[in-house]
Amino acid sequence: MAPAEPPVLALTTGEPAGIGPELVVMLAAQSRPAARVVAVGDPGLLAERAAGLGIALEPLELAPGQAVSEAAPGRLPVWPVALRAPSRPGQLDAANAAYVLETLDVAIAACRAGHAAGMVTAPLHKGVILDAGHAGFTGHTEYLRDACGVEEVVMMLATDLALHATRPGWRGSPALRVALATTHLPLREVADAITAGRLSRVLRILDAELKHWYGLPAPRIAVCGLNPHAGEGGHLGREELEVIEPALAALRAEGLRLDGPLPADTLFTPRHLEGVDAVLAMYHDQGLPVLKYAGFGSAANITLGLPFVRTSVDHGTALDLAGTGRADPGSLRVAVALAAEMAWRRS
Ligand SMILES: NC(=O)C1=CN([C@@H]2O[C@H](COP(=O)(O)OP(=O)(O)OC[C@H]3O[C@@H](n4cnc5c(N)ncnc54)[C@H](O)[C@@H]3O)[C@@H](O)[C@H]2O)C=CC1
Ligand SMILES: NCC(=O)COP(=O)(O)O
Repeated sequence: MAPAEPPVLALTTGEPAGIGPELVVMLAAQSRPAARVVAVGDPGLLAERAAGLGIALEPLELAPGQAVSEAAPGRLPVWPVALRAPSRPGQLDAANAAYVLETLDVAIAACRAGHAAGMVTAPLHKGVILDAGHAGFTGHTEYLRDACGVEEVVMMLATDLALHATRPGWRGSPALRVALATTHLPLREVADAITAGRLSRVLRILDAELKHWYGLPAPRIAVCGLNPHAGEGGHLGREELEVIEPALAALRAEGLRLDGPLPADTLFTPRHLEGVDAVLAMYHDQGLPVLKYAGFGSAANITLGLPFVRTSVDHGTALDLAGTGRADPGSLRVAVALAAEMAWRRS
């Protein structure tokens, strides 16, 4: 039987003034990913960023959904989207917010139509999209959830080689996987968003997707408390007693293996992480600083609960580095490799 063709991945190039476009050309020039990667963005912009870095790479424009064969060396297949205004590295322009959103729409449509097995996203700038009047936009994760019409998705970041870590014979350091109960919310709103319903939905998705992607028959998930010392028996906040513990008890009765709620500061220590397959943090800055300390530059962000594969980088637009060629493409490389492996498994 002929081997299956490598999966197609749509790679959105992100905020045009950020490091996304140059990371895409750096990656295309440096490595041969285990997937047929099609960049989604402005071909002229990509050619300009490649030239600026002295990289010989020519965009190869494809029609929307056009099948892509293995990219020839020096060619970057692109599903084109036109910039709305010229873009200079490091200088945000709200006129290009619609361009960034269109790149997402093209990638989503390709995934939904089966032209791509998944999408990988370079970073966008949430603030400039909101400044441009796209009220309610808070990030790819929520945009994809709404575009796909699913009630809940889960943001999980994992240090590199996370899928490989469970392969027989793997001797590497254990991967850290951190999922979030809430994503892009002002801190003031977090406590109200921690409801039994949300925790049940998030933990069921996390449990199911850890089983599916990582081959873990009964994943063990450690759940952080919300308050210092997990509420100190109710003296430092009552969410643990009134919301989190009852939600975890109900899920344990369904068979989920859950520890907690545990004080987040002690949970993230080696002894407490031993044997834990993933941590559920209650909010963005409870979990992600730990993950980034452990693996910034070689970690990826995975959206769990979508009908197709989506991974992303572990960093933002880094406007301070845009156009300099000093940005590290490591996380994008990991995100593409992970998406390719997930897409192979799904096929
Ligand atoms: N997946 C996405 O689309 C993400 C987008 N963002 C957005 O990015 C924007 C900027 O966010 P910041 O908090 O400033 O974070 P940032 O990640 O853009 O920058 C933080 C620091 O890390 C450095 N850095 C980031 N990526 C790097 C790379 N590849 N190589 C070397 N150094 C790198 C930057 O130079 C900066 O010093 C915000 O609008 C935020 O919403 C942030 C995270 C993820
Ligand atoms: N800090 C992670 C992050 O902001 C990723 O957001 P998203 O745009 O992938 O939803």
